[in-house]
Amino acid sequence: MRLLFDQFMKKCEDGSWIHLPSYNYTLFQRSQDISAFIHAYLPTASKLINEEKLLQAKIFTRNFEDGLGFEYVMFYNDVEKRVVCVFEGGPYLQGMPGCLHGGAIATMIDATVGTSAMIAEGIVMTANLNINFKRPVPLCSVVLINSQLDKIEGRKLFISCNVQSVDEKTLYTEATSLFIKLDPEKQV
Ligand SMILES: CCCCC/C=C\C/C=C\C/C=C\C/C=C\CCCC(=O)SCCNC(=O)CCNC(=O)[C@H](O)C(C)(C)COP(=O)(O)OP(=O)(O)OC[C@H]1O[C@@H](n2cnc3c(N)ncnc32)[C@H](O)[C@@H]1OP(=O)(O)O
Repeated sequence: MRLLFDQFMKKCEDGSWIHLPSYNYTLFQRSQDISAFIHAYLPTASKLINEEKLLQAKIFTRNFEDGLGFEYVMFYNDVEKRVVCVFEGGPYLQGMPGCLHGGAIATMIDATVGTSAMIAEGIVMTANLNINFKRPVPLCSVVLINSQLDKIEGRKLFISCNVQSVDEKTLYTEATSLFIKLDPEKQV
């Protein structure tokens, strides 16, 4: 993980790659911003959200103690419209014995392609995520999640993604996704 981090940080030196900040809570640091966002973009959902509990909201992937859950760092290349995530799934993410849970893989794919969509178009949500699990991901191994923004049609963003071993010799997972840029005029 450290070796790959250093390799990507070196790539950032000429500005071709950017080390993306890690969000531990939400895109918005202040609770009143979260509430304003929900009332503006998700008025239907906002009626069912317990604002009290909202104060405890954290990004799902940042809820485990170090090393036990989702350990990851993301880098972005604007020319290639790519987000690469270096990810190690810790022992609390086990599915089948010794393997990473499919839901944990899906989560990190969603986070990686979601970040790519957000960088491109700001406030988006996942409309569709199609995942083909080709090989089991060994628990506690480091993998590379490569996402590619393929096209934007109006509010629709089409982003593909794969999950590979660090030596890029094993293709673990392939995915396609559709993100929609939220329209505050529409009641979702
Ligand atoms: C400001 C950011 C700056 C940069 C930030 C950088 C880094 C950020 C870092 C950290 C941030 C943290 C996390 C980011 C990572 C991950 C993000 C997670 C994202 C999620 O995990 S989010 C949860 C799961 N997600 C949902 O909970 C959505 C539920 N859903 C809905 O809320 C609605 O469904 C919605 C809003 C999606 C669309 O609703 P809508 O009313 O706006 O749009 P509408 O339905 O009209 O569809 C418009 C056109 O898309 C087509 N279309 C729609 N759905 C389709 C489908 N499934 N298949 C094929 N086509 C589809 C239609 O057919 C039409 O196509 P056409 O225009 O051609 O007719």
